[in-house]
Amino acid sequence: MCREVSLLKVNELSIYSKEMNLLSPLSFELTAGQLTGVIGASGSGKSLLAQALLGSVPRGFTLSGEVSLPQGQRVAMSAQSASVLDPLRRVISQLMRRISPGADNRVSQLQTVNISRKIAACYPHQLSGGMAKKALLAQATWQQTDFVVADEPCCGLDTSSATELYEYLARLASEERRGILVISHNLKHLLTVADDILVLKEGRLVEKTTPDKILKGLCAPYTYALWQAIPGNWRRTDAAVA
Ligand SMILES: Nc1ncnc2c1ncn2[C@@H]1O[C@H](COP(=O)(O)OP(=O)(O)OP(=O)(O)O)[C@@H](O)[C@H]1O
Repeated sequence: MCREVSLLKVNELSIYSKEMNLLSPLSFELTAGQLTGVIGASGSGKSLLAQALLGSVPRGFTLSGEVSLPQGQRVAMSAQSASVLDPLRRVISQLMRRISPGADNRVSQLQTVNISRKIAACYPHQLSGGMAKKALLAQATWQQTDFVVADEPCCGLDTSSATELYEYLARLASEERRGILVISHNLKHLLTVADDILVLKEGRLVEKTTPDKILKGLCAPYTYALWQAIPGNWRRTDAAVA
């Protein structure tokens, strides 16, 4: 894998049909070595954006715009649903195919995302939601691509496992110089690990901002509203207690 700083450039990417626009033209760059979060309400287009980065769109829709990568670089995807796993093979055999044959750190790879022997020995239908998320993330990150797109990798995980996985993704960015795009509903977690945050609303890119700007309130009103919706940021108002 190339360790130089490289960019994944997204230019005017959109998804549409004659009847509707699912994703309005949006442009941004992902930098290798950085973790970029994507937030937005349900239905704002986060998963569509992830799929579009890999060139896929729902049947009946058209993809336009450009996603460009430096020569030879690739993107791997950690899907939202475990349905992408082969139902007839144990998790361990699906994961081992992702590790380069010469790698001597297979056991430590298992440990990095806390894939227990129990998870490894399961067939996909035997996994809980959280266990499946760990398997999906491992399958994507072990491909050693320069960019990884993770669609809600921590949904269904308990807080400490989620924290562990976010920290693992941040390390992949900072230590292995990979570009990581994480879709999440958990702005609180993203604020602790992300370098940049893309904010989507109704298929449009509201802004590309940073945790620091959000925490200082120097962001779009919609982004600020998402921040305010974090339970710890709720305020009692006179109206509420009257
Ligand atoms: N195959 C499809 N045909 C028509 N509309 C679709 C299709 N897939 C997604 N959409 C619509 O596109 C919009 C964005 O969907 P998407 O799955 O990207 O949302 P999301 O932000 O990932 O939501 P969530 O957080 O709930 O996963 C939604 O309004 C959804 O109904």
